[in-house]
Amino acid sequence: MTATMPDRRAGPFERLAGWLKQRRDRLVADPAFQRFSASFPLTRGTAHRHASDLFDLCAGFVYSQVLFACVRLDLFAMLTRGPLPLSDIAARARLSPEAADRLVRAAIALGLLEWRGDTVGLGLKGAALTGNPGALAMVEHHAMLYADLADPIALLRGEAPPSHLRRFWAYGDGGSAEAADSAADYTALMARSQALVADDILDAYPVDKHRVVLDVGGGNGTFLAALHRRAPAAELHLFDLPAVTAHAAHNPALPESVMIHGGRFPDDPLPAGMDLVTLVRVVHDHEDAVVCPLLKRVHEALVPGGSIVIAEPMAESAAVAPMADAYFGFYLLAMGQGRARSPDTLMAMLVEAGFQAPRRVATRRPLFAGLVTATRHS
Ligand SMILES: C[S@@+](CC[C@H](N)C(=O)[O-])C[C@H]1O[C@@H](n2cnc3c(N)ncnc32)[C@H](O)[C@@H]1O
Repeated sequence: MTATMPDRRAGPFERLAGWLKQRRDRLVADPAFQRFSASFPLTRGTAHRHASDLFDLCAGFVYSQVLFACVRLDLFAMLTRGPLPLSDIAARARLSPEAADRLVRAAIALGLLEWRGDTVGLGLKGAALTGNPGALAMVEHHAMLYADLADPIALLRGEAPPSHLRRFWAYGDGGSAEAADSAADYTALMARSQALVADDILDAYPVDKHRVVLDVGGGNGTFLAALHRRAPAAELHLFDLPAVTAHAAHNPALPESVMIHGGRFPDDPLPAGMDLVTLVRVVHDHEDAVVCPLLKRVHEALVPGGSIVIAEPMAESAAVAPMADAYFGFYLLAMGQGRARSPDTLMAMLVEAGFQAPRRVATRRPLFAGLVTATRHS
């Protein structure tokens, strides 16, 4: 089930489309055509949009660093109560007036801040971020990812030194000296960013019909706590690595009755007798060699008629492709394992593991989590 390049002969229509695309590519690369299309009234709009998209691709790293600087200097929190003069922002951020002016202008250009007369306030994007501590935590976390991506070729060739993300995820390998710290940091980050996904998943897949629920890779139990609010009578189980379950045991948002199981999938069996097993942002972190036996473990843990829910960003829809294929593709490369899969691939894996009636369920923001479910034969 690993990703391979298709090895088949193209039909006549595909050959024609391929030939046309070759012609198109040559035309688009021609500087004379570029000049013409940028001034001809019927093509001008499209040409400018493409040029601007291309510039955004070149400048993306700079934009990310502007955002990172705003978050690290607490600019959004600073402006939550109202706009401030530039001089106040400079003093509070401990920047020279010139540096504050440069940062603020960059953030305004990116829609993060805006001028309010001669003061500076939150822009639409900045305002949205202030209500989203998970997204702010992810922005800070990305400092590691950017450092790891400094030489993407070495990373692709497997020649890069051990990555920051790999060390952050050190507890996944078990036993290292860094393991306890990395488990605490990683689990806290996941808990904060869980706010981005829990309600979307629970609105898409009603859980109130389920009575015994297991969340595999459940971290500190933030998702289970949200599920408990929707299905207060359900018996709850959480399974994660022992370094992580320690954090779930102290999560005040979880009911005391929650049963916590420390173990490592796919080697360790999951607790049995479940009528729902959820895997939230778990499967994409692992290779098929882990996921296939894990799904079999989930199948064993379910009672007949029980359901599995896989929720995570999924590959292959055009709207989500930049997130799944570009962002997660490289994030997981830096982390050292895993890949975003399409709903079709996940459903095929579920069938292979013995599940029936696999189906996709639409979620509010597939960018953060798509959803696939299936049942054990009743
Ligand atoms: C990306 S986090 C997601 C956590 C949580 N489900 C959420 O969405 O916030 C992946 C979780 O899977 C757990 N995990 C990874 N590999 C595991 C393994 N082999 N056995 C058990 N848990 C594992 C990690 O400890 C972590 O809590």
